[in-house]
Amino acid sequence: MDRIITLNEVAKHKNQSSVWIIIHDSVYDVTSYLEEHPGGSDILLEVAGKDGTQGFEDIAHSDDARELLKKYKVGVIDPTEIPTTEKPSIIEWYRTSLYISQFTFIDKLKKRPSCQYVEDMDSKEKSWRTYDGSSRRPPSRPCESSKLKWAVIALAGAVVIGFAMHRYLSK
Ligand code: HEM
Repeated sequence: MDRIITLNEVAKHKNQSSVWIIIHDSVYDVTSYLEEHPGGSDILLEVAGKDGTQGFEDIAHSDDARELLKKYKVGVIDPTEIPTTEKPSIIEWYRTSLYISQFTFIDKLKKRPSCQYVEDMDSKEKSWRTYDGSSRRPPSRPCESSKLKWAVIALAGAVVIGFAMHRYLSK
């Protein structure tokens, strides 16, 4: 059975003499792997004693790297300490994005600074907790994409007008 490890205990292993890293709720002792890591030891030391999942996933480690991980596993994070709010799935993320983009239109009507609604929204809906207790927000693409939305609407309008004029002139 997996050994249950608290966040406090992980936090103690944060320097070269002992490096533990959390990846997807499991704890890895990578002290002996520091010098072998193809990405260098510094990057591992940066997340020593903490959650390194984001960094690990950001570079899309190979299946071999994931297999190698197993060798260094020392336990799992105490389930009572795992953040309860999960990172939104891509579908939830888009649903939230669509929801937000409706409000950029309302912002314009109300002459509020664009994306104000994003700030107003309940943070629970668009953020998720991380191990360090901070919360992260989905990128603010919905707001930036509102320009794209207007460009698409303008283009569609131009096509409709062009089509109508073409029909009218060819009568
Ligand atoms: C803790 C266990 C880890 C293991 C066993 C591991 C293993 C590996 C392996 C085998 C590679 C070679 C490329 C591949 O096969 O994917 C690699 C590259 C790399 N890793 Fe890790 N890694 C670990 C954690 C991390 C973490 C936590 C980070 C970032 C915070 C990281 C950042 C990188 C980077 C930047 C590269 C270089 C990618 C490149 O040059 O293209 N690794 N790692």
